[in-house]
Amino acid sequence: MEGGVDYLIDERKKAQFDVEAMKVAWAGSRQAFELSDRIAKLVANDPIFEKFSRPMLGRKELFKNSLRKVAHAWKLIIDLRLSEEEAKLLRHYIDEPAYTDLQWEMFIPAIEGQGTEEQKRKWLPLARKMQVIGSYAQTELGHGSNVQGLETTATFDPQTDEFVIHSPTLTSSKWWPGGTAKVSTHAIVYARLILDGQFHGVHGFIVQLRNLENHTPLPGITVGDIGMKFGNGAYNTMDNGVIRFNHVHIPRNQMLMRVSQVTREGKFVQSDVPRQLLYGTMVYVRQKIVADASKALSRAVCIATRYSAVRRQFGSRNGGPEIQVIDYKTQQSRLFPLLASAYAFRFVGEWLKWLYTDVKQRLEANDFSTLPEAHACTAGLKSLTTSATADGIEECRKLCGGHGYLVSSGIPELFATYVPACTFEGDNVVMMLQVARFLVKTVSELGYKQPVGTTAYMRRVTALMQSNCAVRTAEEWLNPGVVVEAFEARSTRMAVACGQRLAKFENPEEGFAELSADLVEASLAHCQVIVVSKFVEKLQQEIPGKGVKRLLEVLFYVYALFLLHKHQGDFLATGYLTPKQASLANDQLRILYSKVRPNAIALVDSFNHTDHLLSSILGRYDGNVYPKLYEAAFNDPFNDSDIADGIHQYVQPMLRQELHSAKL
Ligand SMILES: CCCCCCCCCCCCC/C=C/C(=O)SCCNC(=O)CCNC(=O)[C@H](O)C(C)(C)COP(=O)(O)OP(=O)(O)OC[C@H]1O[C@@H](n2cnc3c(N)ncnc32)[C@H](O)[C@@H]1OP(=O)(O)O
Ligand SMILES: Cc1cc2nc3c(=O)[nH]c(=O)nc-3n(C[C@H](O)[C@H](O)[C@H](O)COP(=O)(O)OP(=O)(O)OC[C@H]3O[C@@H](n4cnc5c(N)ncnc54)[C@H](O)[C@@H]3O)c2cc1C
Repeated sequence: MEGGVDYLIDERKKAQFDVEAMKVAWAGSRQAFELSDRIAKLVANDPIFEKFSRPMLGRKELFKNSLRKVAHAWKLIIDLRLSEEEAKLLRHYIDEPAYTDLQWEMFIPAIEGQGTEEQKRKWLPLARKMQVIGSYAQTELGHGSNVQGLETTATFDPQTDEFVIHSPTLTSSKWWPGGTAKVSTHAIVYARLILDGQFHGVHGFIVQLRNLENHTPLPGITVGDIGMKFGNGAYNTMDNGVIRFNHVHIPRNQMLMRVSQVTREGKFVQSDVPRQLLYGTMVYVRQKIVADASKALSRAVCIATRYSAVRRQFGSRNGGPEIQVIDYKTQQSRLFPLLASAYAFRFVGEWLKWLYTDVKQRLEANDFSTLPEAHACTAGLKSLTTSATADGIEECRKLCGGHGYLVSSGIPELFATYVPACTFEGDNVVMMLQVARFLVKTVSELGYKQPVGTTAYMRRVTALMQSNCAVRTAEEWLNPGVVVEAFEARSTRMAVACGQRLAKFENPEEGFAELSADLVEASLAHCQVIVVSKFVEKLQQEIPGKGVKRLLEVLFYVYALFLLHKHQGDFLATGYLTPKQASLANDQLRILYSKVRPNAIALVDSFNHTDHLLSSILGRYDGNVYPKLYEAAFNDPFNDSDIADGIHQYVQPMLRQELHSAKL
């Protein structure tokens, strides 16, 4: 048998649930499914959006091709009158980082969240029609995580009623802003506000970078690209930039003034809006990143699962076929938790989107009460989901053996494009330390203040600290209440233990720094409570379709019991579980894997990924792997000729022992 076509047909027949209904459950609703299915096919059928050759292109070609795709997409948006939601899906399915990500996900949201009504009236229509193209210039060569440490200055000049934007040091050069090196005409520049020699915190300013007629940088602005990034193709379609400002003047009304204002006289006015709203764009994007994690992880899992069903190694009996590698328990124990994680992240992403929408509405009505919770959730879940997704993509590469390392597997580029999500929009450790601050505060207030939102479970602190798990058989682990309580008890105990140890330090900041590694672990435990609980909440909803809910329940237990197994040190050390109970959870996990096995292909089909999106020979829907791998090898431009450039010059002289006279 040459390819794997027959294997996947047989696999699809094994499904014990309604795949079409699962597609709807994954998408969130029938309408969402139909919408994304339509846009996915629109992109897949358009040759301009071809991306298989991307890793082979040089940087300049890659970038120009990316500009062409964006222009074509914009034309489609106008010609087909696509809605904003459809346009976002279009960008997702084109699957190429580009300056438009910054325009729509950072520049516009920054103005929406931090601009005054007047500023929104002026800038938003221009940006939404792409008459100005904006980026988000916060990070500098010397500081990224420490926003208060930024060095760029915005000094008010009362004579001219302008701010003077200046980069006083090399390390104050803006460094990283996407879309900036070659494209954006404007940027939101974060800078230290200086009024009459006094520092008034870091604020955002709309700064024009380029002449709108001929695209040249404006006087006083030095701008360029920061250089090639990790991997071929991948994030190199984006022009991440460096900018240096030499006393650039901008009108006073280009400081984003919802949070604080500077008057004509140069007086600083702090409104009732908390200063943290200046960080609001990051909260928005972190929420988007969480929603995006399931998309990236599900792609890698889809590739690895299909290929694992096609690939056979060892165990042939009487000349029959060898074993499909997906039938090895080791393969299942690495792959199925990732499959379950994709579903878990999908549902927590959906919930976080709801939370963010709620917070946004409150903020618009000047209700800031839920902002700390939203910040802790977005920061923590951004960290948890991106770390797990990046690790998961790499695990999927290994699950595909040698072929996973080929660019044509689709995994290397996916990994290279995805992995910076662990760093941008807040380094994952720095983000977990923000959750830790929130947890420490929650725990220290437990005696007199009822925790709310995602920490509400800590109201039962006494019970969670004192009672122990009652599980006696592997079967008893199949109870959502039992599972969630185990996670809540472990998280509460870790947070309280950190609190008690912190209390021994005279200086709380010193204590926080000393215990920061433990605090990060406690924060992860808390974030896992959120993911596990939101999965359970999803299961409590009506989920139509034969067998769909049952399969999702199986995936829930796989996700939760896998985490319990992985972190059993915590569960045992906090004393909530006995070694016997942890071992029973592991026994149950093996049983669950055998329940996933016949449904594995149907579960990844339910993601509804097109072959275009996957861009993977190993993950092809038809499973026709080997002939296509062979064909792709000989389609590689490197195989255009049997004699590669340089052979006659450098190899032949060696073979002929003539290297001494060769021209090297
Ligand atoms: C492949 C994935 C695709 C994704 C899909 C779509 C998305 C499109 C993506 C677009 C492309 C993205 C490209 C990337 C862009 C960027 O990276 S932009 C730059 C991002 N930079 C950062 O994230 C910097 C990280 N640093 C910070 O956020 C902060 O500086 C800090 C670490 C939080 C510390 O700030 P500091 O001012 O020092 O504050 P503290 O003193 O620690 O805290 C003060 C109080 O403020 C609270 N707080 C902090 N942040 C927020 C917030 N965002 N919202 C609300 N509240 C906040 C903090 O908890 C403190 O509270 P109290 O303890 O109560 O005082
Ligand atoms: C692909 C990509 C695109 C980007 N796009 C943009 C953009 O459009 N606009 C923009 O403004 N920025 C952008 N950035 C920058 C990005 O936001 C920062 O790189 C990020 O916030 C991390 O900051 P840093 O580089 O200063 O890391 P650092 O903070 O220097 O991190 C280095 C190490 O120090 C550790 N560390 C730092 N602080 C602490 C602490 N307090 N406690 C413990 N450990 C700590 C970190 O965990 C990490 O291990 C982009 C970055 C990338 C990679």
